Amino acid sequence: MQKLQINATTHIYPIYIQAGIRHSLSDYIAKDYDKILVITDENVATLYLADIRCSLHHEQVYTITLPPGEHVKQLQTFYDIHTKALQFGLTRQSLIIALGGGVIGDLAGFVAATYMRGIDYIQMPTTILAHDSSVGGKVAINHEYGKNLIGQFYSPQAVIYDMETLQTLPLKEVRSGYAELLKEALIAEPTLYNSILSIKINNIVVEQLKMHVRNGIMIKANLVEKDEKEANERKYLNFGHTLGHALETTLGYGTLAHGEAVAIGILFAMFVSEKKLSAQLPTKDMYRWLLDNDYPIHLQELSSTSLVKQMKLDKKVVSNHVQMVLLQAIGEPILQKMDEAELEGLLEQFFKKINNV
Ligand SMILES: NC(=O)c1ccc[n+]([C@@H]2O[C@H](COP(=O)([O-])OP(=O)(O)OC[C@H]3O[C@@H](n4cnc5c(N)ncnc54)[C@H](O)[C@@H]3O)[C@@H](O)[C@H]2O)c1
Ligand SMILES: O=C(O)C(=O)C[C@@H](O)[C@H](O)[C@H](O)COP(=O)(O)O
Ligand SMILES: [Zn+2]
Repeated sequence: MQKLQINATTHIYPIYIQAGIRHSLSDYIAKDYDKILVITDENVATLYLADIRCSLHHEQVYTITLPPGEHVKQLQTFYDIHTKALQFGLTRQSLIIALGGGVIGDLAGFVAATYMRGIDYIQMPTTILAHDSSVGGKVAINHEYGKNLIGQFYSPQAVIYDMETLQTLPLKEVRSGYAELLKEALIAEPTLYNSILSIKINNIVVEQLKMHVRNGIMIKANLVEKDEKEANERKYLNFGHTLGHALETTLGYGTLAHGEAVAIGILFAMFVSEKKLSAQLPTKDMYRWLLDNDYPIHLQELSSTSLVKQMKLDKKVVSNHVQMVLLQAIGEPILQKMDEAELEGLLEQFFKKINNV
């Protein structure tokens, strides 16, 4: 069993990482709750909901199972969950368990943050990507104007990560999760970056996966503890997201997996870092690795003007200027205000370059 701890401003919470921990859940729920509501999606429910129900030694367990996919992270579903929670009779002494990937974690966490002005919740991540989303307390739903525009900082009571569940992930989701690991590696840890670049997504050894995920969580935990509300260093965790989020919204939620969009965003941020900061970065190697591992990096033609317009709804925008996270070197991120016309030009050059290499 690995146990990490996050010092949030409201409370300290544990992260338990253990294969098979889903079979002994009750041992890790610290308080006596009157009711428990498990929120999950259909794919995860088919695979793991029975295990969870079995290991929750509690008389009043309710479940809500949603269709899988980014499109459920929206206002109507949020409202419907509140309605069901009221009908189940959840109180301020109740607990929500978010069982699933980042979509379920963000949505169920935001319900917990707002139900009766806030009740306890536990994150039970089941994707690689959710090593990132389950830690740090960012909970949100999307607006048609942009990603995660309605949300809160609201920390869970615990993160319970059963890495055994990662074995059933489809390759697309392994890829998506590894994009966030690459992000963490690039902003903080060259050795993690090199280790990730040495693997093939379709052939990852379990011990390597564990090591990558644990390192990713530690990088995230460190930044979140320093700057929970994202006034300074936490912004570095948004590396690759300026373009990534704009692509997700422009193409329609769910067209690209979050990590797939972030992977393209990372490549763009590296390209801009080279152009603007004259940084010496392994952008070609990254590009090659993404291609070799079947990341969908060649997109239909998109208007740079519309993408920049979309980027202006990014939460890092200051005084109407898009702010990007760039790299001076691996492990040395900085924030950079961008001029709009320059950004458009860079996007055009970038798309030309990746489509012609
Ligand atoms: N809050 C944060 O800090 C934060 C950080 C990163 C990403 N996010 C958000 O997370 C979301 C993406 O999360 P995600 O990539 O986990 O997507 P997801 O929750 O949609 O899960 C991806 C897919 O994998 C399936 N799945 C989940 N666990 C499985 C398992 N063990 N075996 C088989 N299939 C499984 C799901 O049903 C779904 O189809 C985005 O909305 C993104 O904005 C939030
Ligand atoms: O935890 C953070 O901070 C992050 O930026 C992590 C990102 O991977 C994640 O996608 C996050 O939800 C993006 O945040 P947003 O504030 O730009 O919506
Ligand atoms: Zn992300």
